[in-house]
Amino acid sequence: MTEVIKEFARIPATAVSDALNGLTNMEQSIKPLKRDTHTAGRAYTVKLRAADNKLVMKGIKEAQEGDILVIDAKGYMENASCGDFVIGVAKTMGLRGVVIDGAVRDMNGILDLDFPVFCKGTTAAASDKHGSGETGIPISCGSTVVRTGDIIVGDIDGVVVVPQEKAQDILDKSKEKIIKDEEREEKVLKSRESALEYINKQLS
Ligand SMILES: O=C([O-])CC(=O)C(=O)O
Repeated sequence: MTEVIKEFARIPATAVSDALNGLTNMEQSIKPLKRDTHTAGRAYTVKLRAADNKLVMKGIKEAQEGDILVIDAKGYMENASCGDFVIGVAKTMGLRGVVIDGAVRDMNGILDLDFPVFCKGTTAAASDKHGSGETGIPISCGSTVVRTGDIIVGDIDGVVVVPQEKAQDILDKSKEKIIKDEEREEKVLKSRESALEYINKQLS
């Protein structure tokens, strides 16, 4: 894991989103299965045809350790792109998360794995294993472009994509945003008077 990715793993998705002016958030319906999830990693992409998830295994194989697998399942919700076995394979191979524009199944088994999974929901039905799709190519996930090598930051608030060529710049801006927010809290939230002063200033 690069230093930049290590640092992103400590930064809230909201601060990263603010640094990107909210332009590269995935749709809010892509959410972590566990509330305390927070992950960051290099994206490795997979594009599936609806109800066919064979290529997920190819993506897991091709991804590097520490990558986050990002799956474009076109928002298809009737058949799962991953269940607890596939997610278990991703975890065993050393990935740092799976993001799916679609559904998972075996919810309890996935929760037991304690591994970062972001998706739109759950279904009971598995997918076929024909093998349509591609890996490592630019995809759309949650209405946002993701290229292999972009940085994914995800937590309870959702998933943000950091274009790879802007990584350092966005990291610096995210940190500045966190400091600004902390300074504002310290200044405004200390008393009723300071909160009122802030409100009045905003309203003037
Ligand atoms: O095998 C699949 O395609 C989905 C599944 O049930 C699992 O991963 O456990």
